[in-house]
Amino acid sequence: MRSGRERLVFPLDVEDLAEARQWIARLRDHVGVFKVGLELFTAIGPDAVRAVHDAGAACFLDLKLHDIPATMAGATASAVRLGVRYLTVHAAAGPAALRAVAGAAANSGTTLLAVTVLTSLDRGELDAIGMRGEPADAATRLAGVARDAGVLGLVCSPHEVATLRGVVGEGGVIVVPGVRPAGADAGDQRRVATPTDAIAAGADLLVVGRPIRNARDPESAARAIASEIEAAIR
Ligand SMILES: O=C(O)c1cc(=O)[nH]c(=O)n1[C@@H]1O[C@H](COP(=O)(O)O)[C@@H](O)[C@H]1O
Repeated sequence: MRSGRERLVFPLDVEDLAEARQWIARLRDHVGVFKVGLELFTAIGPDAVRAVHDAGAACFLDLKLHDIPATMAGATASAVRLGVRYLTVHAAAGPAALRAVAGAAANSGTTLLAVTVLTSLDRGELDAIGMRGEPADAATRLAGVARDAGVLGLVCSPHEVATLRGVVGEGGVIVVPGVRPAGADAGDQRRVATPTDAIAAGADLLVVGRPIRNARDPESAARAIASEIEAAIR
């Protein structure tokens, strides 16, 4: 069973390599996986992934691919060559694109994670883009599309974890952002829960950024969240 530290993902949502390296050095005792997302990858590219690997940590490349099948397959193959542990794609890219990425990552060390419904979207935002109904219904539909295409990793909010576990089963990996320790500012996140509740609902990995990055003592904040996860597993 994975420890609290191994289940905690810290997003390196910063703009340069020096700052990314500082965060990795500060937090690596409390965080098992570092996430390289759009901000850092757009600024410095694969050097960000190498910085994580140089520290002996696992890299989660969060590019949220959403394109035609051939382009998504090519980008996935490039990510596999970088040796990343996780790569995000949008489930809404559709069955053909998901089958293409599943093929491109087959027999590699890279686990694909299909993003279902972003944690920043509430019912009103979904209505505005023509997705009527509850976020959980859309997330369940998209998770089924991903599973049927051979992608068994998912990203969802804490509110849908228990339902989506039923879609991918115990063999699936469910990654949950939108996690806020009790009393923390939600910021632009809309569907949130505490680390304890997210783990109790069945999440495998939790992504926690600003509650750590903006804390007066980030190391203590990360340690406390890893401990909360550990306690919730038990
Ligand atoms: O794919 C993601 O990681 C992701 C999906 C999602 O639905 N919501 C979401 O917040 N994320 C990412 O998770 C991180 C959350 O950061 P904080 O809100 O600062 O904890 C950011 O890096 C987001 O890009």
